[in-house]
Amino acid sequence: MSDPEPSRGTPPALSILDVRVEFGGIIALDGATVGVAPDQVMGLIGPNGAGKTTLFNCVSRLYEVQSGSIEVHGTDVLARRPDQVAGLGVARTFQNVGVFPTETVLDNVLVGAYPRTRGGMWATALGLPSIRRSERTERERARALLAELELTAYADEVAGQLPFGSLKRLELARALMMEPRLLMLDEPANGLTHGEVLELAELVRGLRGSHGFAVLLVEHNMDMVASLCDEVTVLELGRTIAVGTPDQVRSDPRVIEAYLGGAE
Ligand SMILES: Nc1ncnc2c1ncn2[C@@H]1O[C@H](COP(=O)(O)OP(=O)(O)OP(=O)(O)O)[C@@H](O)[C@H]1O
Repeated sequence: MSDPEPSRGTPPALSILDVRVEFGGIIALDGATVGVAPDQVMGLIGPNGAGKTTLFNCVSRLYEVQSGSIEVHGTDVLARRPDQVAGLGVARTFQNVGVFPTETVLDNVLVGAYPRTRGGMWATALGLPSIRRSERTERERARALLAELELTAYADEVAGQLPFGSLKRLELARALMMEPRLLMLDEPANGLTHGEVLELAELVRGLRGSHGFAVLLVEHNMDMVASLCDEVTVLELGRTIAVGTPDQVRSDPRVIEAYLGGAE
């Protein structure tokens, strides 16, 4: 089991402790606890409505947390604004693919560089040399990522033309432009064929090796979870009910009861 305590040695990539979130009368998270060690791939599973996406939105600071704590690499996320979270090295993809369909694939990847660029709108508008230089560098990085994700052939095509599996890789490329130390993936296997799921799992594993980030993966697809995750945290009704390897949680009676509704 991973250690969510930030006090010993290298702090975890992500430490979510006892988080509670309420929307009106609905309790979405009720003491959720998740720890992701540096370089670890942690799965986050649970039945529909368990609170997985809500947890992502808390880390991104899109939702307010009523109580509990969230730290990324030892830094208190809840003390930051949403626009400061990327600066902590956090990148995410969304459940529904969110690309700009009429922009080119390359430009879609470059959007991921935005939180990193300095100088602001005026420096960009004035075309200062430092900005031109940094734009050139970002373009080179974007092209390198497209090559790594086997999207070079599509670089100058509009993103809306891409096959679905390629769109998923485009989202990944854009997230990697942010040079994340923690990558949060929200149901990346959704809509992919079995073969594409295994390919994507292998791709993410390879990228983790070459770029060195931790992953928090929300996923219903158990092939993806089993082939990618070092460990899995299980949520039920906003609470953490189990943590362990994919095999351990799969055979945990509480998980079977909650997640599979006792069907297995
Ligand atoms: N913005 C919101 N306003 C009100 N209720 C919300 C909001 N977001 C989530 N909820 C509620 O919080 C609970 C947790 O939802 P959440 O989407 O986080 O679950 P999930 O585990 O991601 O589900 P799924 O697997 O279906 O995506 C649900 O009861 C949901 O209806």
